[in-house]
Amino acid sequence: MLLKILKTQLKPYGKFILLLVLLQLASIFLQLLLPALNARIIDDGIAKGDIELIWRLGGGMLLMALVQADAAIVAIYFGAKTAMGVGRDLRSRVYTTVSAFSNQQIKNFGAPTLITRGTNDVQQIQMTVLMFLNFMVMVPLMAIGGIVMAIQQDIGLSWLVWVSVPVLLILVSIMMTRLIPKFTVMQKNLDGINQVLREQLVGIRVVRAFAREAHEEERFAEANHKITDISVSIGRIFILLGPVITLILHVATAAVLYFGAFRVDAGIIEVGSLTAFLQYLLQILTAVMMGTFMMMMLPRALVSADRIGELLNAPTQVAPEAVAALATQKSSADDVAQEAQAKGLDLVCENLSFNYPGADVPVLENLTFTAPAGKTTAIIGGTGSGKTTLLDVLAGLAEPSAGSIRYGALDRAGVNPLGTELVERINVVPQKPYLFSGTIASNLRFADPDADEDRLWDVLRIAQAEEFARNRSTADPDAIEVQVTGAAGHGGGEAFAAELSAAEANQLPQVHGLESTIAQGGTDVSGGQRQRLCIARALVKRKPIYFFDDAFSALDVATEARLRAALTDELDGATVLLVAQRVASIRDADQILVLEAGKIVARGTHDELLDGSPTYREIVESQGGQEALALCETTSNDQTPEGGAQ
Ligand SMILES: Nc1ncnc2c1ncn2[C@@H]1O[C@H](COP(=O)(O)OP(=O)(O)OP(=O)(O)O)[C@@H](O)[C@H]1O
Repeated sequence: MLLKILKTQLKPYGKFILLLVLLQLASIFLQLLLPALNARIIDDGIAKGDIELIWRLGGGMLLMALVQADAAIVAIYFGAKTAMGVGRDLRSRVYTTVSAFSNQQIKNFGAPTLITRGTNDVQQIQMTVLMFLNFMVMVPLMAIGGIVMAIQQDIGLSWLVWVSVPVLLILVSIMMTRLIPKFTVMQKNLDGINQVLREQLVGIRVVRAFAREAHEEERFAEANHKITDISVSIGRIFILLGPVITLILHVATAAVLYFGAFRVDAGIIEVGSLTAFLQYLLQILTAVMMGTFMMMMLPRALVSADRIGELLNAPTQVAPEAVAALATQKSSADDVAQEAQAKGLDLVCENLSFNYPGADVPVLENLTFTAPAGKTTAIIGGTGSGKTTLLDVLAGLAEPSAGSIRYGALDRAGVNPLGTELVERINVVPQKPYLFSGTIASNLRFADPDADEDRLWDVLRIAQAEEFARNRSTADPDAIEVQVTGAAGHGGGEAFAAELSAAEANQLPQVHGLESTIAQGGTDVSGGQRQRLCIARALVKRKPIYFFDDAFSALDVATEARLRAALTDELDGATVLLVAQRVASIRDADQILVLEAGKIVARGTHDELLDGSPTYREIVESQGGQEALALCETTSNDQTPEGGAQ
């Protein structure tokens, strides 16, 4: 897999690699000549008192050393540029591939491993490429060239090369075979600790609420120990390497001097040749050592390449490269595209079923209904009855197992879920409201980057979030960045906000209203405010169909009533699907579908269902009965617009 990935990723850097190889060839050629010239200085210059030869050869050596160093530096520059480029390209390839995954695939892999693979695993490959580019030419040429040059100096000592090199190579092989499985475990443990940390940080409030800190610390300690243990066992193998190599180098040096001394004594070789032989042997062993380091990177890169390959080869619903294009292209067929501009569209489901992968029992079974344009269709049912799943399937976030869905003239069967056809038609307010780090305006413009300020205030007014937005002030992110980094702000100050205390942040210049900031996930606003901002976001761009998945659950009765009244005007003519737990939220719907274990067990208006559906009556009773509903109505009518909770 590593080779396959590298073949693709290195292609654009062919020119750099060619230059790098040429420079390394020049550098190694010069490096191999230096000991031979040194030998001549000793044997022909010093031994024979030829000062002129010493100056000439010495000057030549100095020049060659300078050229060799320059060539080596420029080669390293090209190597680094290529390796960093490969890392950048591979990261973005992983990103585009993951963007083309279905929701289910993302859930199956899991966020922690997707993050590790897109960062740490890519980093391993990047480092390996860097190492290989720097040493792939140098190691074999230096080793082979060194052997040839050493034999030229004295063939009688060459047995020392044949002994020391295989000893090093055998050691490398033993270490490699031990390291590969350990690196696989290491990357898995990295996923594991990421998962534990992520879960604990996201669920920190729950952990504290249930005083489970000790238990979570234990879980973290266990994951931490696992990664420490495997790192230590990898370290143990690595730690052997240094002393073993040093020992071999020193023993080889001692052996060359010992056996060489006899040969000099016997007049077989001269002192200069012995010195050159020693230098070549050290060059050979250095090359083998560099090769060892290079090979050490390989096991981890192989494991990382397999993990990245698993992502890159996963079947996606659409070619990853086409995702960005799909997300911007408009519906092609004119009549269908025009229809997306309609005020409302009949949403027709026939015999719709859905199974989660691996589950035997269908979560939705044989659902047939029409949500007509201009009407509100409500869906009510116990927890786990399939309401969210139904909206996910209708919104194109999950593939139906059977049945058909039509949005006006558009048939779901011919639609790419990552394309714009459904996005152009459907606005969704999800059950779990999510905001991005940025400002109120940037979050609202997520729906439509061209929306003007008047439109943003309009939707905030409808979503009952105007007062909250007008009164909101936060520290200017540019000023935060200057305060924390000391450098001019570039608009990324939200990232540094956590480093300031509340008092420090209050002292800084403030931004207000639409420009006030929002933290990642919307964690610095209340649940109800977050929900209202998400509703406002869904309203920014008018579309024919609206899904509200339990979208009013965090609002008090009076605010919800005002919001629904404002929505009635705004969504006039649109198709509305409303999932709710509270009967009070759906009582006025034109049609209510009662869902039980994935099946529609009753349908009709509130009054019809009260008469005809025991399940619906049971739900009403469980929420306090008709009296409670009447009380809700009175409360919401009595509240003045200023009375809503912020
Ligand atoms: N990703 C998933 N994989 C497998 N099963 C799932 C998945 N998500 C939900 N389910 C199961 O599907 C069923 C329906 O879940 P769904 O979230 O649609 O119910 P719901 O009616 O919206 O519930 P609630 O009112 O609590 O939000 C449940 O039994 C749930 O356990």
